[in-house]
Amino acid sequence: MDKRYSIHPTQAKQFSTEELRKNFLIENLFMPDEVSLCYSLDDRIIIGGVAPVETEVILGGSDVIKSDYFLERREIGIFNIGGPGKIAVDGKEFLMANRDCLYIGLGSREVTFISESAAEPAKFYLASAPAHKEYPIQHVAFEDIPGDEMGETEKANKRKIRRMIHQNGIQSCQLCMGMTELETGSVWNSMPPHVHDRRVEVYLYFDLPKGEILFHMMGEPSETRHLIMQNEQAVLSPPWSIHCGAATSSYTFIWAMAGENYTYEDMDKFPLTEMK
Ligand SMILES: O=C(O)C(=O)C[C@H](O)C(=O)CO
Ligand SMILES: [Zn+2]
Repeated sequence: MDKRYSIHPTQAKQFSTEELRKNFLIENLFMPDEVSLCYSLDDRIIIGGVAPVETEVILGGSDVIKSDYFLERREIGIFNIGGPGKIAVDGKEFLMANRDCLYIGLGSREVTFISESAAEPAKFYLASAPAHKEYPIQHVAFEDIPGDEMGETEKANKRKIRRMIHQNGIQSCQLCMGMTELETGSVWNSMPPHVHDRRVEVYLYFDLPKGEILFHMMGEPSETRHLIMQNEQAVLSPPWSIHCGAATSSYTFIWAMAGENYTYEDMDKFPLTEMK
């Protein structure tokens, strides 16, 4: 399991491009028949990718978190961004179509990821946070969440935000997760930019066509930096950092948060003209 330490904003300002990427960018999440995990010490969120192709893949415990099984002290939210698949939780199977979401609470012991076909494998993206009580396992199909329209075509930021694991949706201890889909022709996400000192956030960008790139903005609003990202990469946003971006094409992203509160609307927004 890859590990990322918490970074002070003053330190981040001194980082070279390479250091910024090493500390905040998460690459190579979907390796065939493997579990790839990244443990951030910001709110102890774990981000991962599981890509079963030829075999079933089990999410096990780890010495890094000193747990015999992964959900011993944790909860997890999972999205499938690939072909049709299944997740078996202690023997009970959940069908996972493209973009479906599954929440698994504290205490489940065996979590197995399966693709329906090696020709069109599933790709499971996950976020996990420490949990203090068990909430029921819940599956939600993508089409059952109508989503909220945001932004404007004229500003190239028209998008639909779907909240899956949140205060008024699937219940959890602290995980909050959903998906934002940019309309064709729109390229800017999370406008105006915001921070939330109370929660870490992670974005997984996907459905970015081959050859296109995304400029992810980060840092304190008074001194921003950018990371150039490719399809199916994730980026950690420490609580002090803005997180927004523009790509050379439209795309979709999954956002995952954990921390002090659970309120999606709790964002400190910055007027664009005050950013540097
Ligand atoms: O496009 C957006 O706006 C978002 O998706 C915002 C994220 O959901 C977010 O940053 C929540 O704090
Ligand atoms: Zn945010």
